[in-house]
Amino acid sequence: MRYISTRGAAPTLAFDEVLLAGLARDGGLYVPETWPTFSRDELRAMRGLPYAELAVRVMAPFLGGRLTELEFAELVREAYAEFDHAAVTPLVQLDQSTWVMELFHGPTLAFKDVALQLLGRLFDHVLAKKGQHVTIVGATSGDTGSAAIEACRDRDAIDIFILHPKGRTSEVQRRQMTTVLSSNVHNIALEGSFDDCQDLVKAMFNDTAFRDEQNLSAVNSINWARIMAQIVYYFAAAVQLGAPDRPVSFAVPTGNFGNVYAAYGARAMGLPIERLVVGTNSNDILARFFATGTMSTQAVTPTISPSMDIQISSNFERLLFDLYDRDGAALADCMARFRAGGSFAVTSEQLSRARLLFNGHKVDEDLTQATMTETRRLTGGMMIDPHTAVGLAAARAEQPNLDPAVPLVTLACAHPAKFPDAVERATGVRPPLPPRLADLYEREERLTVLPNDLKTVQSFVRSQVRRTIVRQGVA
Ligand SMILES: Cc1ncc(COP(=O)(O)O)c(C=O)c1O
Ligand SMILES: N[C@@H](CCOP(=O)(O)O)C(=O)O
Repeated sequence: MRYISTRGAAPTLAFDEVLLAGLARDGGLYVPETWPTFSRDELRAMRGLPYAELAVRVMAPFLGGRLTELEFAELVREAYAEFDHAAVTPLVQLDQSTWVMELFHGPTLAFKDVALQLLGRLFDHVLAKKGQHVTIVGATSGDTGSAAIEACRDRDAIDIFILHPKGRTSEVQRRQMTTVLSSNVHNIALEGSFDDCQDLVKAMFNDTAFRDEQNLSAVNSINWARIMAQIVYYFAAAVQLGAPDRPVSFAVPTGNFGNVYAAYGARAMGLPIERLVVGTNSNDILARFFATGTMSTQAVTPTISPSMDIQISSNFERLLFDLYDRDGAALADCMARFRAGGSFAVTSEQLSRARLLFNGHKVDEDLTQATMTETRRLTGGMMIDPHTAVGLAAARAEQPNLDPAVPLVTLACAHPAKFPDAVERATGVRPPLPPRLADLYEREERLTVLPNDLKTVQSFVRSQVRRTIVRQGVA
């Protein structure tokens, strides 16, 4: 198994190389050269497997022999032992054709743990073998940051810098990041939006001298290994609901397009996925794209689902690569136009192909709130977070177009306790933090506020990395 860049001008890489590389050197994202596939019998044989065993089976073809299956199985076993539910990503049925898949049973209460608990261990394993140190730079709108910090804290071979948009995450999300005082963890509150954070991360990768000097790595879903690990739970849900003998559809609250792209990957691997419903909040660039074929940025609006306050969905490039029939040069040209003018359009043929599988729905603030209220009422007490509410409302909007015999699974991407104010406003109940985070509000915080300026952020990284300079403590 080799990996190629969506822009066609970077070296092809093996799994361990792609894990450490993050963004490709031509600015593109890595994808598998070909998708491994499972036969119907192989899919049937996945039914009833414990999550960790299923995960090894689904991910093994992506390793290309760069880790032994035994080594990998041990890392996977350890990663999912950190989850507080035996099923890891359990399904809850809401009505005859609607399910919710709970992805928030990991240490930081969001779906990011599913991939990042494994990634932290993979980094450690591969870096120890190579005798290397990496500097991870990551952007977060709230959830990736804490999951990545939790997965990478106190690891000798890693320094991790997480940029979050100052004042635009929930307080719980911020504290989950900034109260980790490990010497290899560096929190930056950027004066800007999530898109600014993501732009700076990409700019650091695209500055080749800096990238090489720091040996940069990524924890965002630009890193292929994130997508690989997220593919697994689509298999877990689908085989449990009868795949391959019954198709399944998914509704995914979407921002950076990593989660729903993982579903697209699962389908490419043979899973019978009928429809992918993309739920967006008021930052509806993706819903507008699936309606019109034009991707066009607008100013970011802060919402009660802040993790999805995103305009530039980095993983969309991976889908576009296929819509451009894997023509890296044509895609690079499209991306350059997007960067320069803030918009691009696909052809009607490309849009029709995308719409065979995807549809998008915008869910505004009132509907998000009403969905949290209604879900609690209809289920007799179930609390959902605002992002899950966006997914569920989008699922409801799509349902009239769908066969009711096909299960529709909405991804519950975060625990309601991460967004207590929004949940309390909608339901009248303040969801308590689980015991492991019960003293979060009493813990000391450490972060550095920086302006949205590449050179300033780069100097900060240089000054803090433990292997080059004695750490000086940040106030
Ligand atoms: C709780 C939550 N829901 C949904 C999303 C959107 O997922 P993606 O960025 O993979 O589209 C995010 C952020 O990624 C998130 O943190
Ligand atoms: N919503 C995300 C944004 C980053 O997404 P990623 O999947 O590319 O890491 C967050 O919570 O940070």
